[in-house]
Amino acid sequence: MECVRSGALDLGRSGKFLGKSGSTTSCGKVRCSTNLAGSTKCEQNLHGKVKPLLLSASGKARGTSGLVHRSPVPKHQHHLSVRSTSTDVCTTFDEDVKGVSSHAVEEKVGVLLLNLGGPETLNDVQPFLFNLFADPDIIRLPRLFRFLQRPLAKLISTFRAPKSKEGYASIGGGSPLRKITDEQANALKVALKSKNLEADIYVGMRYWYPFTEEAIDQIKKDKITKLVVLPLYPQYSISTSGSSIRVLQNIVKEDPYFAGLPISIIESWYQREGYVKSMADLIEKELSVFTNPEEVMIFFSAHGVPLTYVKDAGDPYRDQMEDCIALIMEELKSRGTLNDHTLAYQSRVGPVQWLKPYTDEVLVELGQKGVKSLLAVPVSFVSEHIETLEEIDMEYRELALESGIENWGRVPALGCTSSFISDLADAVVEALPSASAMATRKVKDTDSDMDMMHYLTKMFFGSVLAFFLLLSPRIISGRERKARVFFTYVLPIT
Ligand SMILES: C=CC1=C(C)c2cc3[nH]c(cc4nc(cc5[nH]c(cc1n2)c(C)c5CCC(=O)O)C(CCC(=O)O)=C4C)c(C)c3C=C
Ligand SMILES: [Fe+2]
Repeated sequence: MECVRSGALDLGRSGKFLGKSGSTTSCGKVRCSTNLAGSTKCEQNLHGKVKPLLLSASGKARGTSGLVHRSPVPKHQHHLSVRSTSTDVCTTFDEDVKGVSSHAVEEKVGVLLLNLGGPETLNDVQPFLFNLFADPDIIRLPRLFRFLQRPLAKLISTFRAPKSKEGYASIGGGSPLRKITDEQANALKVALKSKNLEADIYVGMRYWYPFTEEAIDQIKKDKITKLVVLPLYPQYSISTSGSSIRVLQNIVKEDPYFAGLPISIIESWYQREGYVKSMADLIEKELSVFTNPEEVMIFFSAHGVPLTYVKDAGDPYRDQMEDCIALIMEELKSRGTLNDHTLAYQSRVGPVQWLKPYTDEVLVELGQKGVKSLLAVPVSFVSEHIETLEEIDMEYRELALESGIENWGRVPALGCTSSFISDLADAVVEALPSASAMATRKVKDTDSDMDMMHYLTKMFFGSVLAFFLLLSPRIISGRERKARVFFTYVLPIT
């Protein structure tokens, strides 16, 4: 795969903390085009049932029983609805399409792989954390407090950095994510070629190098005419795929080239047969290592999100996760593997409620109940990273053994498993025909989707809080004010 130096990129407007200066590498290429715009209509296929979702520009999702999904496409509206038997991709974009006309030029297909990114050295940890916490899809402040996003990110990243550094130090001093994602990009390019699709693959990370903005810049320089966007998260969450897609939407809004470029976004792909079978293969293989495989508890551990994402913002993540586990277990059952299984959520940050049950608590309970053999299966991410290598392999393993579990195993992340990469390539090929220009549209703010009472309540309490914290110097001294901000926002996250 070609890797392109892209040091000239202006990331200043994105407000990211670059941490280090100089050029970086972004990789990949293909040919295609589409339009990415303000809102996304999406259907979620749960156990064969189609559950409609409406995703706003911010990635917010709501159940939409009244939503007509395949209504006729109005003038100036491009309804992207790529559905294979196993992939949900439905994206609607409005407004005039300016600029690019793909049939006038030779088609050049691009595939943009979106991922989170991770610090490559211990010095990168704090600026990486700053970028993460500065993301309004990670720390969701009420509109009134958005001006605090960056100061809070600075504060939280500074407090969190020592703990994170310890974790990264224990896995060799940095995240393996970039290397693995580049390998996946290479493997995908080869797999696509074997399916007769010449494509350039680009890697765009949300919080570290190569940033999504760099990949986007390269796509434009390479004059890609059709683009497939593939987040490397099997399940959709506002905090992961949603956040990265929002970055794209913001770019598309401002850039006529991208506004006219046909784009197809594969929002989630956990339900693809190839993915489900690849996961089942890995599980079967690791089960066979145990002396009595049939007695092993299959323990799916997914990265958590704060409960409010699912309850208030309509994040489909938990539903998709549960559906994903059911599909993998069905596949195993069809092969005669009838083990017990359970799902829990890991990696919570701070004392706010996250999706339950929590991995650490369930491990202790299982030990107390007399479970002796356990196979941990990381399920929300397809690369090894700090939460598999440190949290599962070290912390949870130790906790499980202390709790009475005697035989421990862990399924590796999919990485470059050939059946999995081949399935991703199929997903790209299937998505291509639906790529369409994603013209600009007024992007709805997250808050505008909120019902009026919720919004007014937030405004009221936000104003009261703002008064006490910021506008009342005589009531609260400067030091106390800082302390209150700290206890309200920072402590829960560190
Ligand atoms: C599906 C995967 C992930 C979800 C959902 C997710 C949500 C989420 N994460 C944080 C906070 C942190 N995440 C960190 C690193 C990190 N997170 C994921 C995946 C998901 N996060 C990955 C792949 C990584 C990178 C790992 C690497 O190897 O570099 C970190 C930094 C590490 C640490 O200090 O623990 C933080 C912090 C929140 C708050 C959140 C949902 C709102
Ligand atoms: Fe995370």
